[in-house]
Amino acid sequence: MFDSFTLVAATADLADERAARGVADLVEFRMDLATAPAEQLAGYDGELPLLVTNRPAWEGGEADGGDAAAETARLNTLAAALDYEAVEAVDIELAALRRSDRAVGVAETAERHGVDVVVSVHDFAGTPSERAMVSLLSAAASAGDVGKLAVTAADRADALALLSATHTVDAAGERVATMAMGAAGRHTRAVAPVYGSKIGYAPVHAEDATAPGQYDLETLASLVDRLRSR
Ligand SMILES: O=C1C[C@@](O)(C(=O)O)C[C@@H](O)[C@@H]1O
Repeated sequence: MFDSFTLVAATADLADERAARGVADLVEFRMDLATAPAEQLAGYDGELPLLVTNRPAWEGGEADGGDAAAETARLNTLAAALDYEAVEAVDIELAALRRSDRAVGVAETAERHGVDVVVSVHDFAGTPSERAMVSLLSAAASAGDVGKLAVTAADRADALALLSATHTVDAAGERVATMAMGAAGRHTRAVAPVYGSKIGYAPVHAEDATAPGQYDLETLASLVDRLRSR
């Protein structure tokens, strides 16, 4: 997976899979935003494979990861999801891998199960320097199967720096996924795949966005298709 561009329908409700089918390649299940995530996973009978994410509050999500015990519980919930056949990828934050043995353990379990690991970095405050982004993306990519970087762009220069960092790390042979959140970065969701980004995230319905600036799924699918077929 992720050798070529993968369109991901991001959702807290696995019932969205039906609407995503035929458009998305994969469903990202945001366990941290979901009601009864374990029950939803157990009852999942959709056709699209799943990428599971249990984002902690310290990285912009809603799962409690506030102290060591809460962080271990969050990672255990994520690890339990790996037992489901439908789960083909898992998102683990680079910062979690750096600070917790349990996170490294989840990545190792994923590898044993043949589940791809997306190692993610999010900056909800701004866009780091291009150099810093290259270094973060390279570190994330070498810690898993794909390195993902989502930043917040304030202006065109930020968006351009993200695209340039994407190009640099992709050209070095690493698998990357990038996007700039917010209005100034919105177009990067359509354009970054041209520069090597391997994953695009979009909600089935615009009102269910899981991050600022996302296009709805149909829109992102059509923008990416049209740009990449040139
Ligand atoms: O990390 C990402 C990327 C994302 O934050 C975005 O900006 O599209 C959306 C999240 O659901 C996903 O886990």
